[in-house]
This record gives sequence, C-alpha cells and structure tokens, in this order.
Amino acid sequence: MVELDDVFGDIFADVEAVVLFGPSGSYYERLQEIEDLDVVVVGTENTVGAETFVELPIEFQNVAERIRFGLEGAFEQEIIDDGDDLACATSVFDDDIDTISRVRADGDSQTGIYNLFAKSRADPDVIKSVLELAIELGKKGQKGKPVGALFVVGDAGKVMNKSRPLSYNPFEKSHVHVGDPIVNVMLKEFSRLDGAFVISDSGKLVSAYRYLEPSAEGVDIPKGLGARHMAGGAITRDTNAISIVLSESDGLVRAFKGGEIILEVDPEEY
Ligand SMILES: Nc1ncnc2c1ncn2[C@@H]1O[C@H](COP(=O)(O)OP(=O)(O)OP(=O)(O)O)[C@@H](O)[C@H]1O
Ligand SMILES: [Mn+2]
Repeated sequence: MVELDDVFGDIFADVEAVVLFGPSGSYYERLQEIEDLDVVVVGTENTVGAETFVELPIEFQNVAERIRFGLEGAFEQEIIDDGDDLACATSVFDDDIDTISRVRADGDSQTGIYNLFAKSRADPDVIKSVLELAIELGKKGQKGKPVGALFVVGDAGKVMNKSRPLSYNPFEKSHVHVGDPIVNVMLKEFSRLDGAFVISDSGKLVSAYRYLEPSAEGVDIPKGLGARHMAGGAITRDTNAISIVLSESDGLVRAFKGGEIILEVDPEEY
C-alpha cells in the first residue's frame, strides 16, 4: 500500500529545521512538540513569541522572495548553515499555511536583501518606511500619472557632499521624519519635481531636490533605465547610504546598496 506520505513525505524528510512563514500559533505549538526539530519563525511580527525569529521588513507577496529573504536573515543570524535542508511552510493563496517547499540553504547565493535592512547604516525602520512610501507612490502615481522618485537613505553628510541643490530645500530648517503621516503627503507632492531626497540614518528629512554627483561610474543597471538609476546606484558605492528608486518608466521599485541592485519589487503586487 502506497500512502501519500510515501510520495510527498520526502519533501520534509530529514530536514534540519522547519521555517514557518507568517503567524500561525497552532502550527508553531504543534511543531514545538516534535523532538529534535528546530523551528524558525519568519514574519513582519513575532506574533507567536517564537524563540528563533527572523523579521521581514515587508510582507513579500512573491513567495520565492519571501523565502529568500527569510533564509538570508536566518543565515545572517547563524540560525541555519550552508547546506542545511529546510522545510519552508508558507501561504500562497490565503493567510493560512498551504504550501511546503524544501529548500537547501546556499551561502553563496545571498543577494544581500537581508543586509539591506539589518546591516545598513540607516535604521531598519527608516528603510522600511521609505520602501513602503516608494511602493505606495508607485501604486498610486501622482494624480493618476506614473511618477519616479529617488530616496537616498543614511550617511547623509557624505551624500550631501556628493550632491548639489537643484532648487531651494523645503526641509532646510525643519525637523521632520519619514513615517510621519504629514511628511508622507509632502514627499509625494515633492516627488513630482527633480532630484533626490536625502534622508539621515534616523529618518530625518535632510533635503529634497538634490542632484547627485557620485564619482563612481559604470554601475550595472537594467537596460532602458537612465540617469536616476545610475546616480541612485553609484551614490551607494561612494557612500554608506542605500537608495530606493521608483522608476517612472517601468514602475518598479529598486533598492541599491554598495552599487548593486539588491531588491526589485513591483508595487502593483503589494
Ligand atoms: N544625478 C541625479 N541626481 C538626482 N536626480 C537625478 C539625477 N539624474 C537624473 N535624475 C532625476 O531622474 C529623472 C529621470 O531621469 P532619467 O529618465 O534619465 O532616469 P531613469 O533612470 O531612466 O529613471 P525613470 O525610469 O524614472 O525614467 C530626471 O528628470 C531627474 O529628476
Ligand atoms: Mn528614463
């Protein structure tokens, strides 16, 4: 007699750990009862109070991205090792877990997406707020028209030294921070205009309308994209800032660090 377990059981047989994506208290508790099994919880919040937890900066809609981010985080936190076989349990359709994916941890295939948030100079919450803002701006556009925007986050002093003003700075003497609802409205309004926003490590709006003049050249950017992405990429090689760029032409949001594209998301999927 062949049972379903004989056919599909291989997917979770002999795994080093179960990586549970999303809040699911009952699964977490039941898994805890299995002897010698490590359970890692990944999510935007640790709602189950898991001992071993990896925080997601956004709720990735793309499952492969969600898993990749979670595993990079687990790898960075030394929860999992290179070569570990893992059963990743996540939801594809609803909120409930409906899918198990067997993945082998591969230290060489790190994209740096976890480092973008957890190991940048800027506060992770600041990066998260700016990413959310760019996604929202990409979804809605400005009065129905697509808009582009460039946010440079962290290492603001150096970024200011490698840029110059295109117009008066509306944030000159203000003490406003990203995440503040009023600031989000202001940023959306200003995003129609040229140049970059410069944001400090702690999220203070340092300047709008900055023309970036990074010295690094030849950053690899996808074909069809131009000066905004080139400057946004290059400034992150020249400084310890990261940048988040919304493209007016293809509508995607990209994050750069160390001159490389670390993340590419379609706002329509969020
Ligand atoms: N060095 C720079 N610093 C800051 N902003 C810049 C810089 N270069 C270009 N921009 C801004 O980017 C806008 C779009 O430029 P461009 O079309 O060359 O960029 P892009 O990478 O193709 O981006 P998009 O996909 O949004 O069109 C410009 O109008 C300008 O506001
Ligand atoms: Mn363009």
